[in-house]
Amino acid sequence: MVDSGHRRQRIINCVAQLPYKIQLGETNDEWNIVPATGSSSLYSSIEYLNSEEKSKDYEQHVLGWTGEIGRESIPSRIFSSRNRDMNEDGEKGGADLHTKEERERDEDPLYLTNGQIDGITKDLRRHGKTDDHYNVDNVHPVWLLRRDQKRWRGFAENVLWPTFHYILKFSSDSGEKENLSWYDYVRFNEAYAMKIGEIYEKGDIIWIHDYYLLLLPQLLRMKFNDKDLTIAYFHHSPWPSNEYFRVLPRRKEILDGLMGADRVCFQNEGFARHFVSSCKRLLDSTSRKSKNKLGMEQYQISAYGGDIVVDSLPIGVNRVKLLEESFTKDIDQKVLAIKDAFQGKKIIIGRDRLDSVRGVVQKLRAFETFLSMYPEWRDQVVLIQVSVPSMKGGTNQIIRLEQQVNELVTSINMQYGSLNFSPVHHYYMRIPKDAYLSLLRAADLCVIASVRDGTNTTALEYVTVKSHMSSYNCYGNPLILSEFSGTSTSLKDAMIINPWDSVAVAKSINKALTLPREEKKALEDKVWPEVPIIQDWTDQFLSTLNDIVDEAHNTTDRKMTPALNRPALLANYRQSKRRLFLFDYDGTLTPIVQDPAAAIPSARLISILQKLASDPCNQIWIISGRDQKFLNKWLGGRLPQLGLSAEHGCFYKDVDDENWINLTEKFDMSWQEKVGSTMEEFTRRTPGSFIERKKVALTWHYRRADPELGEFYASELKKELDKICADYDLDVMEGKANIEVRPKFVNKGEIVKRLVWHHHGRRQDMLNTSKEKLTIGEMPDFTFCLGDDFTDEDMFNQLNDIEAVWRKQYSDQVNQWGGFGMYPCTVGSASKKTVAKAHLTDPQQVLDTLGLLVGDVSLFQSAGTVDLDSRGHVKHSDSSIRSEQAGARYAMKRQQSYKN
Ligand SMILES: O=P(O)(O)OC[C@H]1O[C@H](O[C@H]2O[C@H](CO)[C@@H](O)[C@H](O)[C@H]2O)[C@H](O)[C@@H](O)[C@@H]1O
Ligand SMILES: [Mg+2]
Repeated sequence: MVDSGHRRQRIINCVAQLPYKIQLGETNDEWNIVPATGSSSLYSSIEYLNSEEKSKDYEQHVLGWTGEIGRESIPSRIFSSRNRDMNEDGEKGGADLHTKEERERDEDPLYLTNGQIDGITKDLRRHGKTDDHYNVDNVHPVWLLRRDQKRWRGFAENVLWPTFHYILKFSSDSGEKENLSWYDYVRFNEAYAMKIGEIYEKGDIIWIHDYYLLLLPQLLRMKFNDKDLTIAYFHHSPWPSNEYFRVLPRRKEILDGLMGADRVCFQNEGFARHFVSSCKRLLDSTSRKSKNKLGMEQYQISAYGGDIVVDSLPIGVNRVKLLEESFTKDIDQKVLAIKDAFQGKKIIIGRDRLDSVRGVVQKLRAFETFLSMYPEWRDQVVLIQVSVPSMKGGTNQIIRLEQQVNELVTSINMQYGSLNFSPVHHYYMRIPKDAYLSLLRAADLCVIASVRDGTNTTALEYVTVKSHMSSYNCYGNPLILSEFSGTSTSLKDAMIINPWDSVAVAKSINKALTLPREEKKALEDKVWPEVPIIQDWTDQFLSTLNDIVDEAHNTTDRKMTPALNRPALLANYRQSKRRLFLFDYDGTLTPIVQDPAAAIPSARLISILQKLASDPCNQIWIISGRDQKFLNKWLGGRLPQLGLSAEHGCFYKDVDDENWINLTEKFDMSWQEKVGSTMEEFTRRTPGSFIERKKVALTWHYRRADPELGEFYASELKKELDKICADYDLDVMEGKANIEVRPKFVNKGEIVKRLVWHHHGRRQDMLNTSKEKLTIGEMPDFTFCLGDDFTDEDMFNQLNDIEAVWRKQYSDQVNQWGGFGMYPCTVGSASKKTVAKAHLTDPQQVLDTLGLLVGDVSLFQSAGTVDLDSRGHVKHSDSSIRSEQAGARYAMKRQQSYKN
């Protein structure tokens, strides 16, 4: 199967749930594995990558949650391996369970031993090769064995899914439940990151699917310091307009999570556009539109100083397999039986999940209107509607919907039916695949009236089946498709309707049923080639991903800075005794704003700094480009425990001291006049720009000017200033929408050098340039340095240099994390140019991270790559150990009761 000498590209395909369901026996030593339902397109793509043809080039690993694990003794309609159902699109592992079964499963503590887990894993891999399963090798299950297994779906299904489908939900309990489900969501993503860590090899492509895993890209960047790591995310659901997306309480964390990807891809261009506008509004990113090598539109968005590609590629169906399965002798019989049952009548079909967005109510209303507007059709047409029970069954909303559907069906049948005939045949159940395929074939018309969906697989499958010549006059029968279905952008030549306009839908039904044969054929000829094919989708996705990565490799010397590993930081922090914090201010502790005077510290920042400073082991320094006045007013005046350095290292004020020391006292300041007048000249030319005059440094700001004009004059001014400054020993620095001038011999790096090479906790005397005699045990054992700008690179450089020296001098004294507790960390994206060793995306993440150190924020509030055990507890934590002990006791009891 594999070419010798040819290295296959490894792909780790991450799905929310493996294509299997696990049923445990009475003791946990037996189990049964059956195929999962739903996500048929995605699983077909995975199966394709596993095919002999593709596995010449790719080595695929499929990684996913096991889904809820049931028990065989619990009778269940859906757990029959022989009746492999074909679910409607998008349903994730649809758990159509009775309340009692659900209760029993929720209460099951699912204690599995390592041996049992290994056994099931082996069987999962073996099952991928049997006939009635998707053919997948290399399966890597993510185990999350806890009571109430539905918890792992909570946030994705109850918070994200409604928002992605334009449903506004208000939390019933001041958001507490939502917070808990968010922690589970973070853990779910963490569990994937950990599992990937076990199998990852350098150069792997990681392909992540759908909204259960929105945090995973960023977590992986945090975990792997690998510039060759490629991360692609495909979003299978709709992405709503920013007006809807921004109601999500965790909107920023979600976008941050996706910013770890190289590419984010959607089902259609509209969803991609919505995503880009969410990033613009919430992350302040910019975007550029271009075309990829296949001529398809894509966006390049820059957020936090790094780039990702956003594009769209509608998913498809496995045409060959579908036609093979649909045109068998057995199905011929079934089609005949349906035709016989409704002799002389036109058959309209529909198959939708019964939830609020699939439009079953809208369809029934339109059908009622149709029968009322066109009396000639009464008794001549039947609607066979299969409504698949939703996973959200039992909620008030679904119960109301069920009632509404029942009432409509009864009302239509009462008005237009007779003793012998009901115009609506409603089946509220999951039907087997052969029954579904027979319906597709027998239908004269299919109506899809969803009010919102990503891709509608039924629509694609219907058109595919109708494209096939066969008996029973079913070739090319039309499809009525809602304009609110994501699929309407692919199947442009279907009969597109607005499901809310029942009169118009009724007219379309009439038109569809009376279309002459030639017109039907003409329609079919147009719409059939519009159905995307899963093999092409998979190939195109991977080839365009390659182009994106190649371009990134060629155009820049691509270096991805890993996201800061917060759990490791926290552990190191807790173990250290002499901690030094070196913080830049603007863009690091506080977000960049239009007016420098408005960038004042938030109450949260002050409170966190206060808590940090109250620990006697901690020394905190703010090392900023700001002047003394500003720093005194907003920081020093409130927190005298802070050490301050102003104007990029020109001045400093020690911890618990009021006096500022001027390190530039002896420096000739005559340059200020020349530099000032040049800046004034440019201020006149650039409306909106202004000069910030500090004691030593001068800053020309252009953030409020027209962006293009500002950038143009900034580069002109830089050239002018470079000439002037050649006569003095000055630095001309390009900052964030500013140009700054200050003496060269002072910089933030010099301050950092003095602070680290110093007896921790003693008074500073930076005017004294002689080197202190120190041992490593007197200097900081934890140094956390944060900055967002070019000038902060001086600090990171110094720390890197010091660390290199220490590695030589004190090679035997590295800590358990393999270093000296130095954390130079930039604030910006992973692809930003920096010498820092890690990154945090923005000031909010900075505060979350500092909050973590002072105990204000839990690790699961903002994910951080934590190692979890198979039950979702933090590895080696008290709860993990307790749970292990309880598991052993439980296994013993269960075995004993089984023997008795
Ligand atoms: O070293 P820092 O603490 O990061 O200070 C750098 C400069 O920050 C300020 O300007 C920048 O932030 C402003 C407020 O967000 C923004 O309006 C401006 O465009 C940025 O350039 C400050 O005004 C400068 O003096 C600092 O040197
Ligand atoms: Mg800054």
